[in-house]
Amino acid sequence: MKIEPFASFTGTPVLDNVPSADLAIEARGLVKRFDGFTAVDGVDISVPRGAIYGILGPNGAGKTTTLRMLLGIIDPDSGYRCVLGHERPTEVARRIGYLPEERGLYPAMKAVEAIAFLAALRGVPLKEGRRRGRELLEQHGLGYAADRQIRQLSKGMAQQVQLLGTLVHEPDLVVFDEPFSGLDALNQGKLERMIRSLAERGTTVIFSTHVIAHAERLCDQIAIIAGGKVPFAGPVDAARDRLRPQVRLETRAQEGPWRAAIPADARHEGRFWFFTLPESGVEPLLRALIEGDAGILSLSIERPGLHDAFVSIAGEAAARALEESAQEEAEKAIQKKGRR
Ligand SMILES: Nc1ncnc2c1ncn2[C@@H]1O[C@H](COP(=O)(O)OP(=O)(O)OP(=O)(O)O)[C@@H](O)[C@H]1O
Repeated sequence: MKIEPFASFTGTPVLDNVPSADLAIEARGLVKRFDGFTAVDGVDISVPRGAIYGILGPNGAGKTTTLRMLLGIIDPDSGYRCVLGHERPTEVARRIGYLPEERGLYPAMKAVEAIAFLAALRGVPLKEGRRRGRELLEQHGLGYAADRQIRQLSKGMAQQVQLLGTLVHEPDLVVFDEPFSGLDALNQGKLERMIRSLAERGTTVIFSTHVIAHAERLCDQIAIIAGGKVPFAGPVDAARDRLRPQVRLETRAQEGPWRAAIPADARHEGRFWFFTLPESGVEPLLRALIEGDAGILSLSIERPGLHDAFVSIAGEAAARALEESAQEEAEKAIQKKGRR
């Protein structure tokens, strides 16, 4: 099927050159409506094989709905998806590991049995699932809990067991829906390392999040999603490069020929000048300052972070909603701890 570029797609066209065979996921113009409400409104995503890919957006942006369409749990009303080379994702379910947003294992099951059960759902014989389950629990420092019932584990531990259950059949693609939510800082760090090591072994990882720091630290590529639309999809660096670096300059001289090198819209606050690095780059700026006798006391050039890029791409309202989502989750985590 020939896919025409989606009219509203404004993402970086970097991936246009990636052949489809090198993509673990290719989605074009995915649309999903619920009772007349458009939850996902023409989403385009290209996930290269072996990449760590983040879907970043606030609560209600359409992340879960997009992931469910990619997994074949629900079908799009329109659009095209191709997952691990198949247009019907359920045909490759055994090559996919999925951690849903709603966590839950049978409370009466032992940890090792829960993993073997999830493995069996993906075609691994129970005996082999138990063997791999014990091995995985050992590898992740949970060997001591293998024969404990899920109800005897802390929430964080149970979540880790479920996570291992998504990896036990050695999938080529893992799909994690908000994998960091509900984990404390220590376990979040462990999960980041696990995701990196999966990608190093060639597994493709796609996860949703509303925490910019996770996307910025981990992802090769991201899709920014807000109100069901994806205004940007591509490398994290390409998102950041949409904004020019910012200069902070401190000079000994107050006036002089060097002032011609400072853009007209520069801000002057206290001892510092703040301005956007001119298109011509750092070297001509430095030269003009030195030759113009500025007497440079300090100069720093800062590349914009993903937060600034998000604001510029998705708008301030979406950025505020993203912050509120992250804050809501942090508050929930504190309440949960308090109830224990
Ligand atoms: N089965 C459904 N029926 C009706 N509306 C739905 C259904 N699933 C999702 N929605 C709506 O679609 C929108 C997108 O939901 P979705 O769960 O995909 O967002 P999300 O980005 O994953 O947010 P969250 O982080 O809160 O889960 C929301 O307004 C949600 O209420």
